[in-house]
Amino acid sequence: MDKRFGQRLLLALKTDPLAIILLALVAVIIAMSVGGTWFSSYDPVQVDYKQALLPPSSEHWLGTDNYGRDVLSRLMHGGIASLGASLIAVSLIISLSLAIGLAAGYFGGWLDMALTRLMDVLFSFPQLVLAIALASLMGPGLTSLMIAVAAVSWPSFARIFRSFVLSVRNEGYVQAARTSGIPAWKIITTHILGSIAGPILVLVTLDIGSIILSIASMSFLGLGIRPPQPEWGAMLNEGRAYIEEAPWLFLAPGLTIFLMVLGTNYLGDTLKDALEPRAIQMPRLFGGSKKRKRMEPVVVKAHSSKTGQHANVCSHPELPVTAGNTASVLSIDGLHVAASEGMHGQPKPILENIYLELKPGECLGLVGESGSGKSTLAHAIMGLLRSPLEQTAGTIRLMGENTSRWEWNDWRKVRGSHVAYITQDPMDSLNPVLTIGEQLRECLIAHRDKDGGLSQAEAKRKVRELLEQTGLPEETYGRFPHQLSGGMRQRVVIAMAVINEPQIIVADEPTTALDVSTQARILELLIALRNERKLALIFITHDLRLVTHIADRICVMRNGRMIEQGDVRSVFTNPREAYTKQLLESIPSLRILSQLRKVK
Ligand SMILES: Nc1ncnc2c1ncn2[C@@H]1O[C@H](COP(=O)(O)OP(=O)(O)OP(=O)(O)O)[C@@H](O)[C@H]1O
Repeated sequence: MDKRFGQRLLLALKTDPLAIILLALVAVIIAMSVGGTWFSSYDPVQVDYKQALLPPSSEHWLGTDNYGRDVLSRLMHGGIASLGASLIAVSLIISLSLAIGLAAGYFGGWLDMALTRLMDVLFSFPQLVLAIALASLMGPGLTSLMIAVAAVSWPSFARIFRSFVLSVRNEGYVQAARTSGIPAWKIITTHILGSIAGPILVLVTLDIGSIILSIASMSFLGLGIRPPQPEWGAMLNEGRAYIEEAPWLFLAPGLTIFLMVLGTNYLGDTLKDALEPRAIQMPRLFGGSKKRKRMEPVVVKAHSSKTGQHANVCSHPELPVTAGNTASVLSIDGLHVAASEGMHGQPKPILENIYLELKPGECLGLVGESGSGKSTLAHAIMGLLRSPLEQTAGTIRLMGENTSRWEWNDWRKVRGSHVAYITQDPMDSLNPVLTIGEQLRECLIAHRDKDGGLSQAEAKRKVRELLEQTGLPEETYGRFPHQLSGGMRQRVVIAMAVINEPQIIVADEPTTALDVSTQARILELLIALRNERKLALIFITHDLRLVTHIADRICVMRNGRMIEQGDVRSVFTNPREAYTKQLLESIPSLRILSQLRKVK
């Protein structure tokens, strides 16, 4: 969980009044249950037949039951039993399922197989029926009820925890810890548990409601606490006989259980939103979608000495001013991106005053040292900036359209069909459990509406053609990503990027992870596709030598600014900035010269 989780949770609560109301109700119910002995002036078990079945009044706010006991007082004391039992049951379930899920997921092999089979066996029984059978065997009472609920509920949690562990077990940092000789228990408790703590918290909050419900249901059946001690499920059972005569006996515990379950579920959902910042921007029950504020380019008034008139021009200090060119497929004017630092902190600038134009079929090489903002620029172009990063000024136009006001759905239609993104690590883009053919077909079909849709056979044919065009053997179609080499995976990702014939491709260091000969072949493929399909390409790289092979223009970035931009030959032969000179000097000069001879 990152530091901003608390802020996002506050933001999610602020924009969702229903979440605040439910949080307040849950807090009141918990406070009244915990402080029952202090708040209530009636003994919850003291029988007084003279007071039997009194309706709600100022003396007995929720009336009395058939033994003359105050219902509110019983509800508060019963809360301790219901919530306490649910909390203990949840703790038992989480401890057991976490231990089993972690062991099965991390160690794998026969241990995983044995534990998974055990879970499968338990899954084959209906949970509640099994819990009732277990509780009946152990005899009525809260302890047996908690054990029975925990014994049947752990497999579903363990299975989810196991899948969490599987998803992080092969991450680079876990592999690195393993190869450094760190003991398994430490890797599990720090690296693995640390990265899955957020989802676990959400899962617990989401499921505590169903545990409260299970405990109440079993108490309702008479398997829980012994009378006359109060408990919500048991109270519901007692009130059932008087449902017409004294409905408050049934309604009071029923509504309390309902509110607790609804409240914890809804809060679990809010927690999930806070952990996944993207979801906060989606419309919620009352919040509605937050319209982004319109962002205008940074412009200054320029004075023409010839005409004596003022004109609006871009305020970029170093680069030539680019007039709005309708032919450009991408045009960026005075883009600023900042990272918000806490609630009251000053935003930290990440990109400043970025100006860029890209024409159809043109290739722009974006170079710069690590941390200069290349990937952030790529994300801004793709509409993928996520909190805490935010576009604070300027405009980005794709095919002449200002993207500043686009919502998630607008982006969805454009990404993949008009502008595509190639990541450095192909596994970031490939689903490990789907075959290459399925994934390519999915991309193809995602952007075809029903009328103009492709038949399965057509889609298959098109995918096979593209695989051939990108130099991949036919059998790649039915293979899974792990069955391919790094270079083959990158070819698949390139095929995925071009499958819907986009106008622009943003390739973020697509060859960095590959060996030199594979790098060369991937570059050849990109060049061929670019020439054939008149693709505009933004090629991001650290490697200046690669740029000379593919780019028409080069743009040098440093500390979030574009410090130099021009055609490849002039930047390489006559760099203006000292930093560009330094970058060039770091390449063996003979190689540059030989490569420059090849530049068009
Ligand atoms: N989510 C974030 N929150 C705060 N700062 C961020 C975030 N993402 C990136 N930055 C900062 O933005 C700057 C630019 O990062 P970016 O990843 O764009 O650089 P880059 O040029 O692509 O680097 P590299 O070549 O190493 O991938 C860095 O200083 C980085 O710390």
